[in-house]
Parts: sequence; structure tokens; C-alpha cells
Amino acid sequence: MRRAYSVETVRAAEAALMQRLPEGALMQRAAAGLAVACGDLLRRRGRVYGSRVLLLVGSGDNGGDALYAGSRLARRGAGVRALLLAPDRVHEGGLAALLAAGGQVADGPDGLGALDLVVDGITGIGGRGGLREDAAELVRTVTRSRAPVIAVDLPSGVEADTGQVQGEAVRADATVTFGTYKPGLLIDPAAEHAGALRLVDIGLGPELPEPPDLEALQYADVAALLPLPGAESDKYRRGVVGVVAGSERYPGAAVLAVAGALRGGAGAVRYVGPGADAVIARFPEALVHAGPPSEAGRVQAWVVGPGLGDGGDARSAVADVLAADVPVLVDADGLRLLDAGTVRTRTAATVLTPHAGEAAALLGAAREEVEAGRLAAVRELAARYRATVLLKGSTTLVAEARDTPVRVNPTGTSWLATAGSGDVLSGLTGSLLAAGLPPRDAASVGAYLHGLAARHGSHGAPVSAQDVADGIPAAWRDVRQG
Ligand SMILES: NC(=O)C1=CN([C@@H]2O[C@H](COP(=O)(O)OP(=O)(O)OC[C@H]3O[C@@H](n4cnc5c(N)ncnc54)[C@H](OP(=O)(O)O)[C@@H]3O)[C@@H](O)[C@H]2O)[C@@H](O)CC1
Ligand SMILES: [K+]
Repeated sequence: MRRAYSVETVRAAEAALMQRLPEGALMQRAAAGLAVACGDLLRRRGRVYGSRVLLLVGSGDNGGDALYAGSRLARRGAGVRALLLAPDRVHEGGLAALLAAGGQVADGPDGLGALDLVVDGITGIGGRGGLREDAAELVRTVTRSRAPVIAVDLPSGVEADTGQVQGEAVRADATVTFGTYKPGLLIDPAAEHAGALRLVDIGLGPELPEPPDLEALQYADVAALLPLPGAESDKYRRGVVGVVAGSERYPGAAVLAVAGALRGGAGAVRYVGPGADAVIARFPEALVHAGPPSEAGRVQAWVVGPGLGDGGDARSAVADVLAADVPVLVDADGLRLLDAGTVRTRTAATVLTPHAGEAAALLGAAREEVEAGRLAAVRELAARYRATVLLKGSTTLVAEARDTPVRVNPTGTSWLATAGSGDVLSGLTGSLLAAGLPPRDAASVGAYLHGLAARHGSHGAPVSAQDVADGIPAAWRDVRQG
């Protein structure tokens, strides 16, 4: 599990740890780890000795880390220059160490095209708001040069706590972060700026409280959560998932949601709606029903919404499903048709799976606002609807109304932005719910498998939603094999 903590918590943990250590010890640990990462990158491109490195040095400790790491590289024969954003407020010890090791102060960002590495030490967890103009201009110049960049702790310009990016921010090939991940390293849009992540252990672990603010499941975590049939499992014990999806106009949504549901671990899939012929033609193993969901027979979880349209039948089907005393996942058209008061007062779990536009409508906010502040939006939705909310995006987020860590999905791929892929996700996640996973686990495991399935279906080429559904079994095998 990757865990991330807010700046406030990191600062408190660092303060507690620093009390027990000699002054400057933490920065030396950070700089040592940073120098190793820089050395690795330089060796991959050639060698450390004789390489050309530029440090971008802000006036805080983030700049201090860069300077000490630069001094280590200079001692190994790299040509290291430091560009000081505020020469009168530079970290003095760091600058002295760099100069003593043979490094130099740079006059300006010239010769960027010939650099082997830029180390971004402008701001770390002390950065506030968008980068100031002088720093922003420097970042633009560096980005244009295409020089490889390693960010210190965070790419400068991103919000550590929220993943928001206001204006210019460094685009790093890799980010070397200290003590723990920060939310902004895992959540878009900031996460896109961070490149490959490397966590340096500075001894902070024992000082960090439980639970973290954010967590990202890894293979082993997902493997431990997958519902596996036991020896006595029959199809009913493995759970039946009911799917209410599709319409005369969108029969394909029914097929795709059922395709996802059949691969999610439930023992049987019961389809309810006008797409029964299309579903049966494709999946003869599905059970189908044409009347209202409440008369379709017992299920352990419902999925409602994909391709329903917004006719009167669709509205009453959503209301009918929400009246059931089993977990319900509401997606797509269902999100427009649900009654908020009914959702809030349900006793069984509700999972809502909006994309940014649907989330904005549910919140009465602008889509841009949701996209820029995804973490706040998913928490607010979960609290307001007293539901588990899966906010889709390149980094999908899952939040609960309870104060548990928000989960961020690490397997997303931009190939998933394809018509119908959300239908597959809702069927898959509903199936995991029916198989008995708690809503937060069902949503985060669903998103994880769905992302992996898209990679399996894609192999670097565009995928269709059907390819994603077909990739789910390979994703399961992947996870189980670690
Ligand atoms: N604490 C520890 O134990 C350890 C901490 N470590 C390291 O310290 C880092 C935190 O250091 P920090 O607290 O000094 O803040 P930092 O990120 O350097 O930024 C502050 C500077 O940036 C400036 N600035 C602010 N906003 C700005 C903007 N928008 N645009 C431009 N400039 C802006 C601000 O200027 P001011 O507002 O003062 O004028 C101030 O000078 C942390 O990320 C990690 O790398 C490691 O060594 C491990 C041990
Ligand atoms: K930085």
C-alpha cells in the first residue's frame, strides 16, 4: 500500500523526529537519497563523472536538499552549477557544501540544451499557491529545453495536499520524495507532473499516525481482497448481481455492463431491462427479466444506470432499485435520476460512480472546479450523499462518508477514456459488491482491475470497451500472480 500524508502531518512527524536527532541530520538523509537517485539517472544516460547538472535553488529547505545533493554529485566529478532564485536567502550550509565540493553558482539558465540533469529544488512542501513569476518563467524555460528533470520532494508549483496545479509547474521525469508520499504526488493533475516516484526513507515511519490521508492499493493489497470461491461455493453463495442498464436507444450499455459483471466474481448475473435480447445473444449464461427490478428475483447487489436514458421507466427503475435493502451501485443516467434524499437515508451501501461532469452536476458546481480539486470534490460528494463515491479520471478516487483514507487508483490509463468503458466498470464493481466486498474495497478493486484490463486489452493501441471487458480475466491473473 502506498500511503500519503498531508503537509501538516508530515511537519508534525518531522518535528518529533528532529528532536531526537542532531541538527541537520534529516536534511542529510534526504540529500543522500536524492544524490543516489540523481546518480542513477546520470549513469543511465552515460556517467556521473563529467556530467552537467543544474540545480534550481529556492530559498527554503527544498533548495537546501538540492544544494547538498549537488555537493555529493560534484564530489563524484559532476559539473554542478546552482541557479539561486533568492541569493540573499539561500540555504547557507548547502551552498557552502556545494562550493567546497567544486560546484559553482550559475548566472542564468544558459546552456540548458546541453545539460544532463536539472534538479528542481524551488519549492517542496513549503510552496504556497501558484509559482511566483520569476520561478514560473524559469520553469517554462526548463520545460522548453527538454532537459531531464528530477524534482526534490514535489514538482515545484503543485499543491502537496490537493494535487491542484495553479499556473506553471515543473514537469519532472522523476520525483524523489522524503519520508512519505504526499497526496499531490498521487492525484492528478499534479501526479502527471511527478514522473516516476521514488520514496527515500528518512526514518519518519514511526512518527506517522494511522490512518493516512490517502492510500493507493498495490498488487498484493488487491490480491488479498479478491473474492475467491471456496469449496462449498455454489453460484448463489458467490452472489448474484442484478444489472439494470440499457434502453431501446442504448442496448449496448446493457451488454457492456453485463460483460463487466460476468468477470467480477459474482456467481450469476441477472439482467433487467429492454436489452435482454442483445444480452442473451451475447451472453447466454445471463439470467434476464423484463419487469421491474423488485420482481426479478433475489440479488446480493444491484447496478443501475448505464444507458438507461431518462424516460419514466428509467426513473422508476432507479427508485425501485434504491428501495432494495442490498448494496446498490448507481452510474451514468442513474446519477441524474436518483433522489438525493433516498440515497442519503438508505441503510444498505450505495456506491456512486460519476465522472467529473456528473460529479459537478451532483454537487451543483462547475466541471472545471471538480477537475481542479478532485480530492475535495470526492470527499464532499461522499459526505453529502452518505455514499461511497468513485470519481472517475486518470487517477480515479474512492471516498467514503466515514472518515477513512481516500483511495487513489494507480492503474489508470488514458486509453480508458473510451465510450462504454464506464459501463464495464460499473458491472465489474457491482459484481464485486455482490460477491461480498465492502463498498470501498469493491470500488477500489474494481477501478484497479479495470485499469489493468485496459492495459491488457490495449498493448499500446486504442481499446474498445469490449476489449477492456475481455482483458479483465488477464488482470485477475496478473494480480494473483503478483
Ligand atoms: N522539515 C524537515 O525536516 C525536512 C525537510 N526537507 C525538505 O524541506 C522542504 C520544506 O522546506 P521549507 O519548509 O523550507 O519550504 P520549501 O518547500 O523549501 O519552500 C519554501 C520556500 O519557497 C518559497 N515559496 C513559497 N511559495 C512559493 C511560490 N508560490 N513561488 C515561489 N516561491 C515560493 C518561500 O518563500 P517566502 O514565502 O519565504 O518568500 C520559501 O522560501 C521539504 O519539501 C523537503 O524538501 C527535507 O530536507 C527532509 C527534512
Ligand atoms: K521541488
